[in-house]
Amino acid sequence: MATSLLKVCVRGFSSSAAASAAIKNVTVIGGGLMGSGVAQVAAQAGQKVTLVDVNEKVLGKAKDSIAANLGRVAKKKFKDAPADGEKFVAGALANLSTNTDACEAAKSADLVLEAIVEDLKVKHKLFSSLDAVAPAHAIFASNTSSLSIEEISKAAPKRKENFGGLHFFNPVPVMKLLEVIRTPFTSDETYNAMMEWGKALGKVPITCRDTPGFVVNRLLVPYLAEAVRLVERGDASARDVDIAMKLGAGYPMGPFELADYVGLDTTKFILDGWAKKFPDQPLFKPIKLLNEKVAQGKFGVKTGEGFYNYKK
Ligand SMILES: CCCCCCCC(=O)CC(=O)SCCNC(=O)CCNC(=O)[C@H](O)C(C)(C)COP(=O)(O)OP(=O)(O)OC[C@H]1O[C@@H](n2cnc3c(N)ncnc32)[C@H](O)[C@@H]1OP(=O)(O)O
Ligand SMILES: NC(=O)C1=CN([C@@H]2O[C@H](COP(=O)(O)OP(=O)(O)OC[C@H]3O[C@@H](n4cnc5c(N)ncnc54)[C@H](O)[C@@H]3O)[C@@H](O)[C@H]2O)C=CC1
Repeated sequence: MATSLLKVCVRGFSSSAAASAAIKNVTVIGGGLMGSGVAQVAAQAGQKVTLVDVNEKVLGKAKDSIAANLGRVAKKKFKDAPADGEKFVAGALANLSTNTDACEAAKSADLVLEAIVEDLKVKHKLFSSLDAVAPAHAIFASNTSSLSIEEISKAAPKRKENFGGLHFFNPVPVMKLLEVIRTPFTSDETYNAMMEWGKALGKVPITCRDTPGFVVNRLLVPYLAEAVRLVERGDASARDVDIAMKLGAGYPMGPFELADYVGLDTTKFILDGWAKKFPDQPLFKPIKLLNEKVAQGKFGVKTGEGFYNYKK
């Protein structure tokens, strides 16, 4: 799958020049749940965005969902001026283009944000090919949920200083938080540019060291894992756990609804990675019920079934 993207990229650069302070051209790689959301908020903030995916069908789906979500935003933002709302949607869509060739798209980027599958090897392949072709000033960032930014950045040795983490939350158009992660090598200029970019998109950026799960997922993933174990033990049903956490703890979604929403495949990738890295941590041990769902292709909302059934 990744091979088409890794067509040999020609055109190199010689030094790791300083990161640009003003980010105007953004290449978002991965047109799934997260990449399409980030592309939307960047385009609606007036940036030129190229959304990349290896799969043409995914890009078509992403364009449709972005157009629908922009319509939702416009309806609220321009309640009393529908013509302005239409202009807003048209303007944002005009800022957006798509491509299946990441190298081509990265050539004019100030920022390349990666939101592909949560797999270090796949991310490495991508970044090593992009390192050779993106402009010297371009910042590279990963939206990883659980991997080390420094580990990912090793595939792009030419821009150690221009590499950081930009971790968005799902659904991107709604969730206000942006976790901004710097490695020991990320320059102040890159860090400041990432913080400013987040604010320009209407997000509230916070900073965290490059530690597993940063802030939110370090707390959320063990919570989810414990919820699944609770159901596996037969202590309560998934539905009752969800009701309990919504009505008893004030969460907008219960852990099973949330796991289906973010994707059981992504959740498994995270837990497997941490189980390997921290073999003595019981919280990250494999969970049979989750693994079974993933083995059956039940990834949650995106496949129509996970812990719940979404097929009409
Ligand atoms: C599990 C552990 C494993 C972690 C794995 C990795 C994950 C990560 O790395 C990091 C993550 O993202 S963790 C997940 C974070 N997200 C959450 O916790 C979402 C929780 N759910 C919610 O906030 C609401 O149910 C939600 C906002 C989703 C929906 O709210 P409601 O149920 O009230 O439904 P609506 O009334 O339809 O929506 C509320 C307002 O939001 C607007 N909206 C919803 N979806 C949208 C979308 N996709 N695009 C644009 N707008 C959207 C909707 O229009 C509505 O707006 P108002 O009319 O103004 O209220
Ligand atoms: N699902 C969630 O709620 C959140 C996920 N994340 C992180 O964001 C990243 C993406 O997650 P999702 O959007 O949920 O995944 P997804 O499965 O919805 O989308 C990933 C997309 O990447 C594409 N892709 C895979 N390899 C590629 C390559 N080499 N080049 C170009 N495109 C490629 C796939 O075709 C797919 O469309 C992961 O690192 C995940 O951990 C971060 C925050 C929340």
